[in-house]
Amino acid sequence: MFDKRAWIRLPRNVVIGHGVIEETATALSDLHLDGVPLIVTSSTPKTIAAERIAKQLEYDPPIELIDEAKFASVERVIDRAETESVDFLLGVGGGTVIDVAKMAADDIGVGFVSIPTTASHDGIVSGRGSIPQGDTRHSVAADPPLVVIADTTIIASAPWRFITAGCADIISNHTAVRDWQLAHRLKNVEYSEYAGALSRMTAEMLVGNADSIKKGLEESAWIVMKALVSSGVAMSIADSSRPASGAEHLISHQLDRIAPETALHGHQVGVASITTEYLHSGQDGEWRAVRDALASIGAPTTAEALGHTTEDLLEAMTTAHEIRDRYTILGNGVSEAAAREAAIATGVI
Ligand SMILES: NC(=O)C1=CN([C@@H]2O[C@H](COP(=O)(O)OP(=O)(O)OC[C@H]3O[C@@H](n4cnc5c(N)ncnc54)[C@H](OP(=O)(O)O)[C@@H]3O)[C@@H](O)[C@H]2O)C=CC1
Ligand SMILES: O=C(CO)COP(=O)(O)O
Ligand SMILES: [Zn+2]
Repeated sequence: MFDKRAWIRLPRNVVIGHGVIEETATALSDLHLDGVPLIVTSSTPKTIAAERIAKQLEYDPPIELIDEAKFASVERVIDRAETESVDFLLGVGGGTVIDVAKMAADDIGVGFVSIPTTASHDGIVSGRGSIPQGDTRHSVAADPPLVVIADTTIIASAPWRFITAGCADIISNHTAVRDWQLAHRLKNVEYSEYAGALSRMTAEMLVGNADSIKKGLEESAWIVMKALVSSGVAMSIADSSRPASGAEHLISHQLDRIAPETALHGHQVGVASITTEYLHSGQDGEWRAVRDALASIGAPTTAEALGHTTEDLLEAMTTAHEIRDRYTILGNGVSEAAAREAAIATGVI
């Protein structure tokens, strides 16, 4: 009997471009998002974007500042939204702000609008939230944004490292898909050809456009933002973060626990991806292509450039498999000797 089914949740409108933040009110009314929103943001995006958005709205919206990706932050946003009886939520900022606002909106059952102020991660469009808790890291399903408004003027003016982090998050899709295929073969994990192909194509197109990704060039923000949207769509098609998150993400999540706030998410997954590609395909495999792609856009390719010690990286590599029930090339754990060999052979340490 044929009993397959899929429920793909995607944003209704994606608005990307020069100065589009000034069209926020129009984008909201286009989707009949009326009433009072709660703006969830952090300190820098509040000044550069949230206050400009508030001025366009009919009512003076409440603003909630958050600084950490924690379930407690999600609870705080839910409480504020309920106290203020708001009608929908706007997440204005980096990945943490967007994840927290997305999860809170899903919990309350109101619409969510994603307004990224950096191009540093592919959670901008995805139907997932990523939150650490104790020794684990949850990838939580949450309704994706109804609208995404990405102003390339703001994104291009942010520190350059955010753009290279977004590129590295996309380049790491290469190993994420490899891990997903491995899990499909060895553990019968469901694999989507469409989501896998879209995710890989997104990474390849970004690398193909590396020459146009240059500091000070607004077009860089345009190229990277389109790739982040495409990667988020792949996650929505898969109804999982699998197309964009494999062993390299597990290692990055462990680094966040071992040495918090040392490096950006995208940079960590990029460096980890060099080592996991080596674990997949060995000395003659494609790890050089991953490293060179990262280097071509100016993303870090070594633990030192991330600010992590050799010990921390090796600890993350050898314990990353414990963080989540997600089968990858790390299997039930790589030995310290194997992790060291992969990191030395690839020049990561
Ligand atoms: N749900 C998903 O599918 C995905 C989720 N993620 C998650 O996203 C998070 C990483 O996001 P990331 O954006 O890298 O980092 P964060 O959101 O943790 O940090 C972003 C920082 O950027 C600053 N900032 C934001 N906009 C600007 C700007 N325009 N100019 C200057 N500074 C700015 C903020 O500063 P300030 O504090 O001053 O406001 C903030 O501290 C991780 O938790 C990761 O797991 C990543 C990928 C996918
Ligand atoms: O960062 C992500 C995709 O780039 C989301 O992945 P996680 O599910 O591992 O949090
Ligand atoms: Zn990521």
